[in-house]
Amino acid sequence: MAKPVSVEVWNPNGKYRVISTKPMPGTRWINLLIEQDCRVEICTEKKTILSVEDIIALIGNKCDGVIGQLTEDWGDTLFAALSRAGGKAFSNMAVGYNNVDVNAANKYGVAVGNTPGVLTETTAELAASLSLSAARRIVEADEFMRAGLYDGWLPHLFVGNLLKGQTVGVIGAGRIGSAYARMMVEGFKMNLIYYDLYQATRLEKFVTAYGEFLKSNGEQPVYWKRASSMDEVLREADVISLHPVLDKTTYHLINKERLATMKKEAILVNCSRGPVVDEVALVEHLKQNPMFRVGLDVFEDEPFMKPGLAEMKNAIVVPHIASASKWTREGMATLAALNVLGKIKGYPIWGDPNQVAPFLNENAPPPAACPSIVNAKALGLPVSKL
Ligand SMILES: NC(=O)c1ccc[n+]([C@@H]2O[C@H](COP(=O)([O-])OP(=O)(O)OC[C@H]3O[C@@H](n4cnc5c(N)ncnc54)[C@H](O)[C@@H]3O)[C@@H](O)[C@H]2O)c1
Ligand SMILES: O=C(O)[C@H](O)CO
Repeated sequence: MAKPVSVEVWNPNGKYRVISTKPMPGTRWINLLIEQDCRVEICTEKKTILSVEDIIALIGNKCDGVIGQLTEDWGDTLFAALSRAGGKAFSNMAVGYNNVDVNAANKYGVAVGNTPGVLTETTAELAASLSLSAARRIVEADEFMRAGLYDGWLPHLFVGNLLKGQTVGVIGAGRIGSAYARMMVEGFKMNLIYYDLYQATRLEKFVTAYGEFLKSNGEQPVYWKRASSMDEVLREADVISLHPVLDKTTYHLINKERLATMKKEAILVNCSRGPVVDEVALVEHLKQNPMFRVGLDVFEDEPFMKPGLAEMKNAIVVPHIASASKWTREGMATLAALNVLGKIKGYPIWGDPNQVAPFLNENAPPPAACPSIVNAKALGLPVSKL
């Protein structure tokens, strides 16, 4: 028998039982569920990552929907348990859903939600922060200062890279990759080279217009190029940021061979998913190339780092915080709750998961729709006409 899991209960007499596997920021998401007759149970277990058994115990015999986290393994076992309990809705509190077996969810008729859009700028800002911190060696310099080693200005002290006029490379120019590209191009007057399976037309138009603006101002314009291969980006860019989804095609996209094709003084940033980079190969590359720098928000075996990474002065490492701004995290909680609520209430699916602003307006009730259900088509769910 699974061990009981501690929960905090809101609106005990609510008709629909909705579980959140973690406390989430803000209260709007709780209020929205309560207003629609949900009993909300929030898991308060101290352990950070819940096991499949913990979640089965949470689901119990009657559960209408679950809001879960990217650290959980949502496969056949959990979707079967949810389905047995009468549940038809699950939402990750994340845009990435590589922890979810969508085919298994389809098999049990469970809708799978995610939280796009609300975290685009926040995540891009962290990628930009890591790019700057790596270029200007901010973490190393901070450690040096705190260690009491600063004894006066020197011409060679912590010399880094100037971004202006260099080339930023983006792999995966979707929502976040494009937002990051715009920040780096506009903020630092960098040229852009990108690789994606699809053309990023709006991004191209933005860089063209900005280049024309700079030219009309008598300044050096900026340029863009859509690369025909990822290797072209790796060879040509000075700063490369990874923003693809994690799937079979992007696992170990950056490996030993590809690292070797990058410039010796390049900067690599990863705010997508850890396994996009072969971390063992990366540690070796950092050892062999002290001028090569990385900024990492995500790791191959989270929460662990591969041996040697923590000792590398040319690596900046932060604990998967790219979407961690208050507004974004509260918004993610709201979108995840509304995905689950919408499915329970039989609402249609919002027409454009990139335009989620109406769900985030605290001064108006949210639309009667599920903001983003990734398997809507497979389940034949209707799309909102709103
Ligand atoms: N570190 C964090 O906290 C954090 C926060 C948000 C998102 N993420 C990650 O970022 C990912 C991207 O989020 P998004 O909202 O920009 O998604 P998105 O779907 O808008 O963008 C992903 C892009 O990757 C491209 N792509 C897919 N396969 C590719 C390949 N083999 N080569 C090159 N490009 C490929 C797609 O065409 C798409 O344009 C998420 O799936 C998630 O894993 C991480
Ligand atoms: O995919 C996501 O949304 C992140 O990794 C957490 O914000």
